[in-house]
Amino acid sequence: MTARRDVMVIFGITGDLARVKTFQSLYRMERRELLECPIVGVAFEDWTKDRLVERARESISAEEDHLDERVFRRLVDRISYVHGDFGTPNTYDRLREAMGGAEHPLFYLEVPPNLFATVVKGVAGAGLAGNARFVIEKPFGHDLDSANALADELHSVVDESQLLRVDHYLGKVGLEEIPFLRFANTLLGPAWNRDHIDHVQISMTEAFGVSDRGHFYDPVGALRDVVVNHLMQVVVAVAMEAPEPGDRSSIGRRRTELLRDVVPADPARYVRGQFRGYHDVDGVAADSTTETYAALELRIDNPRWRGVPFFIRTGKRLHVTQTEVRVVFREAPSLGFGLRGEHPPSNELVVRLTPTFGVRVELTAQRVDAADPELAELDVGFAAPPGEAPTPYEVLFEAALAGGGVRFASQGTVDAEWRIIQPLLDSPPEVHEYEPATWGPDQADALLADRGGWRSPWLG
Ligand SMILES: NC(=O)C1=CN([C@@H]2O[C@H](COP(=O)(O)OP(=O)(O)OC[C@H]3O[C@@H](n4cnc5c(N)ncnc54)[C@H](OP(=O)(O)O)[C@@H]3O)[C@@H](O)[C@H]2O)C=CC1
Ligand SMILES: O=C1O[C@H](COP(=O)(O)O)[C@@H](O)[C@H](O)[C@H]1O
Repeated sequence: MTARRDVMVIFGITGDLARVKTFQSLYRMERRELLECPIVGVAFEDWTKDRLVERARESISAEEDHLDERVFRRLVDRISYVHGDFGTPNTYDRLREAMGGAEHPLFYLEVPPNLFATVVKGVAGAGLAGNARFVIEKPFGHDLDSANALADELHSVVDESQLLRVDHYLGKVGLEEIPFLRFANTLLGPAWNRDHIDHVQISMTEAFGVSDRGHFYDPVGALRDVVVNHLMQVVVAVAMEAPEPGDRSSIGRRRTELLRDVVPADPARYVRGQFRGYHDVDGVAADSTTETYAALELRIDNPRWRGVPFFIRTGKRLHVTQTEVRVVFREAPSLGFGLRGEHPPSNELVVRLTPTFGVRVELTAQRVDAADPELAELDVGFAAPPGEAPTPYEVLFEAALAGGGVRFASQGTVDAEWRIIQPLLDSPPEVHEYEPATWGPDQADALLADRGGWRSPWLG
């Protein structure tokens, strides 16, 4: 049994991720009375506690309609601040003091990736790593080799079981519900394979662009930003085998096993796009060929999925902000009902992950007074924004404070994800310009030309 964490140390508490996500999620956890331990922030700037509290207030107020002062006070009362350079040993001496006698610390690294190893080594050098867990944020390398090099460096100081890698899609309400839906409903389970499913479409479209993130985004691009991590986890949720009865920890193994069955992606089945105007974004190189749009086909070589293509597309400055999985079933055989539409359209099952979680089943129905079969849509909405569903970071913090578990990506998963994508990094096709507020470059339509094209998303 893993011990609950008795202090949360946030390296990089003055940074952008803390501003946009961390304070809000901690506040919401405090409101739900899920926080029990002290929180220590560490960063370079010599901030006073008041300055940090002011930052927390601004960050939370930017996201929450109403800031409950009693909840906010409870939260800031548990926060202390240590300033210092991560490369300097006495920063960790001051940190040890601030941690009191905590024995099971959680160290959350909201720091530039080139400082992951510095911080982990600094913590270990101060003798604080023994019972610790370390949460690290993506990117986990920028390709297969660098991901392995990072893992080797971290493993030289701490054990893999101490590392909790954040892929916030693993904390998203909706993702874990996909395998649950499949395996808990005997209506679906028997049909969830190559005999019944024609193909799968995964679309993560974003209407917004890169705004003030040009410096971060330009060396990264869509493939590394969201495909190799978040959208791979969506593929896993659709395609993994069932966990072992009574063993939740087997979910992690099932994920890795599935990813190992995915065939390395084929650059000939990969389309890259860049929205018109991308070069004007601050921080983007004038001659950048970074993709802001990626569409690709994946194949899974196992008995359940052989022959079933998985199509993925994602992009910035597209028509709408929406993430969905669409499972397209095989066509029914010709019917003898004497109808005009002898070939009814395929059934489709849609799971929407963003902006809200919902499930739609598209069936074909026939009204006695109509000449053609019609589409019947069965919709189940699970949450309306803003709703009380936890944010992904609340889910992940709660899991990390409880000691870890299947909400985090293992090195095996990360390694398998890069192996799948590496051929696309090695041989990137040319990048096609597309107009903002469209569905991306026309060239992506060719991927699905013989499967009825990309479906329009289910807009809630
Ligand atoms: N920003 C985002 O939306 C997202 C970020 N991430 C990931 O989260 C991590 C953090 O990103 P982000 O918050 O944007 O980064 P920022 O550059 O905004 O913040 C970095 C933080 O690290 C501190 N820091 C940097 N170098 C040192 C040092 N040598 N000594 C002490 N403190 C130092 C900074 O302190 P100070 O300000 O005091 O100098 C600051 O608090 C990255 O891995 C990123 O990829 C993941 C998803 C989204
Ligand atoms: O990690 C990232 O994810 C967001 C999308 O997350 P979502 O939960 O809103 O679907 C993406 O916009 C960003 O570029 C990327 O870095």
